[in-house]
Amino acid sequence: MTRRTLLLTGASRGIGHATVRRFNSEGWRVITCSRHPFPKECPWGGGREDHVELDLSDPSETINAVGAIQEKLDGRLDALVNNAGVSPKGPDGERLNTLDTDLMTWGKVFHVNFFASVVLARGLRDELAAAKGSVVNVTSIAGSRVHPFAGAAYSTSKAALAALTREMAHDFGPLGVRVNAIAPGEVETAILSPGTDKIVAKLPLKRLGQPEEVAAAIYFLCSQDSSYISGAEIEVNGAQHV
Ligand SMILES: NC(=O)c1ccc[n+]([C@@H]2O[C@H](COP(=O)([O-])OP(=O)(O)OC[C@H]3O[C@@H](n4cnc5c(N)ncnc54)[C@H](O)[C@@H]3O)[C@@H](O)[C@H]2O)c1
Repeated sequence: MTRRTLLLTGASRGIGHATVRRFNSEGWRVITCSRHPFPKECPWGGGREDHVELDLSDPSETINAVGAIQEKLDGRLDALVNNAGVSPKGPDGERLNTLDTDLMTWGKVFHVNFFASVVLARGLRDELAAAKGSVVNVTSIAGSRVHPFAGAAYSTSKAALAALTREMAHDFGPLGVRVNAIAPGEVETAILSPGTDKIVAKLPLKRLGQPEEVAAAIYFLCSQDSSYISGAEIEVNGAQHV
């Protein structure tokens, strides 16, 4: 059987890092896309040839990277996980509302959180179709409610990504490609704002989520166990519904 291949953005830490390790342990080849150079000692045992250094906040760089990614594939891609994300904060880690976020920041957030997913999925459509693969977009619960820390640019970019997921599921469906989203709640990674721990008391499960718990849901959506799920956004949120 051909070894399955995943392309993952934002692999250096947090949910992305846990996702690399999960797919790797299931025997997948993982190609990582990250702002950072390939690490001297790769924690998941990958090779330099399976890494693309790419700043997703630069739209031209992202568009140009598609060719380099295609060269690493054997004409097929089993899964694309658009995980990279940025969440701008004020100087004390506070949420930035619509007016406090400068226009350059609005652009950067939308390039990383939204536009990069469009570029990669469109650019790699033929390879995804050849494998009847899956796309998973990592959204956020902040895309569907006002969140105390997330802020306007982040939340609207994630809402746009959720809408893109539905649209893309419709358009890619005839190719046999499924497209879904995972919306994490409060997960213990660097993206969390200082003070998020105060939310924990209000969470029904009384704890933050772990990156591995999100990676498990991403893996499910890329596996045959979810073969009739497409266009869905699944929250991994510890029952946080407000
Ligand atoms: N942790 C949470 O509570 C939470 C909640 C909801 C959604 N999310 C989403 O989960 C995803 C992963 O976030 P995380 O929690 O692991 O946070 P994180 O900050 O640890 O990881 C974000 C990743 O995105 C990468 N990235 C950021 N800007 C980039 C750029 N310009 N070019 C390339 N890569 C870039 C980073 O290098 C990093 O690997 C993000 O999309 C985030 O919005 C996280």
